[in-house]
Amino acid sequence: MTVAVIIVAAGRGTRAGGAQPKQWQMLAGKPVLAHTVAAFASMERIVVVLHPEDMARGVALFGGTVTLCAGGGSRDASVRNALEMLEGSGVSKVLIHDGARPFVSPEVIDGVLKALETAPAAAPALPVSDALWTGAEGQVTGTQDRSGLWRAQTPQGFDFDAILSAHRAHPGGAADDVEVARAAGLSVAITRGSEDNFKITYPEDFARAERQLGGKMDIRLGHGYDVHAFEPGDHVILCGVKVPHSATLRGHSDADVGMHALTDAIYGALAEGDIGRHFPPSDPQWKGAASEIFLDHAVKLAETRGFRIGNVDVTLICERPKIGPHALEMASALARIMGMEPGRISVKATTSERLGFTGREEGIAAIATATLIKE
Ligand SMILES: Nc1ccn([C@@H]2O[C@H](COP(=O)(O)OP(=O)(O)OP(=O)(O)O)[C@@H](O)[C@H]2O)c(=O)n1
Ligand SMILES: C[C@](O)(CO)[C@H](O)COP(=O)(O)O
Repeated sequence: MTVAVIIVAAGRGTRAGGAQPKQWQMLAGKPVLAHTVAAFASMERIVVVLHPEDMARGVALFGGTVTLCAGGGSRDASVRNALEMLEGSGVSKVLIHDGARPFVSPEVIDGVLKALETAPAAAPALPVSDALWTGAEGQVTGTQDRSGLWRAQTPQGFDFDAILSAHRAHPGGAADDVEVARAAGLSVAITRGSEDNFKITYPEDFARAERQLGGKMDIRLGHGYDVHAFEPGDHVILCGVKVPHSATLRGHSDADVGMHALTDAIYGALAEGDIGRHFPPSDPQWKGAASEIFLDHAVKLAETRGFRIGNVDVTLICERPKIGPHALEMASALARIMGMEPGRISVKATTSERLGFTGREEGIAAIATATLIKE
């Protein structure tokens, strides 16, 4: 039999959040989707369904190793586009898999393929093992019999002609291809699923995915550097604290140079670029923004990737204002924003001995380091 696999990855990953759709977010140094496609490397014919805006990215990532197909506005529309593309190409069986399930194992894939030798359709699943309740307004309102209930996974496998006809006849809105197949009267065999074959759906699923891939301790060091120039004014904001001064710092946001350096240190440790990548200065919504927003985003991104922040160290470089009297308050402000113990946060300062632009009091510079730890 000639088998093709369709990997659907045209969704926008709204529940997972992040700067880009979940299938393009990085997992152990490469996009989620690259892991998923690699799991099917032994298969002759791989079709990857992408959002029309992502096609160039798909070409850059996969070159000619897979066939790319533009997706539709729903999962079933994306599957249908790929089935139509494959029609007439001699494919007799097809596996349909979520791009957001990067941990599918050879055992799960082989289980479906084996079942397809005798069944028109087969899909992996796991029996529901927790008790099931109904609930409303935070209260349990009843219990539900769980016997005979299964948690559906992918890849779901089908006779090609049967699933193409089933999709053509379906009105749309199906959760998966088993639902489409059953609506057309196909019987579907259940094969063995795997707990590891989970679908990345919510932000916390990235930490689980990293844990599943890694297993080893990962310690990262990042550093950040930032400069803001003075302009007329009466205060500066440094590490979240308003300090009276004879000038203010110029910037698109509140120009908190210390917090910017620290935020960049965290992004750096994650290999996630810098503040400008996540909060473009060309975007008017960040004009005058409190830099707390940037730091909070970097901290949450680290958490999402399974890291905790071990310690941070910020050095402000200026002749004036004097930082010493405010350093503890600054460390406390950072501790609050980052949800860390104050003892893991250092804020200190130095002058540049009246040398250079900081010595001439034209602006303030800051450097910061951060350690990130994943156990
Ligand atoms: N129009 C769509 C919608 C979904 N998918 C794909 O179907 C799989 C399972 O869908 P889901 O987890 O719901 O992904 P998203 O639709 O991206 O997520 P969300 O619902 O959170 O936006 C994903 O690999 C997704 O990319 C697709 O190819 N085309
Ligand atoms: C196809 C699927 O992953 C099987 O479990 C699931 O139906 C997708 O559902 P979602 O509502 O789009 O997350």
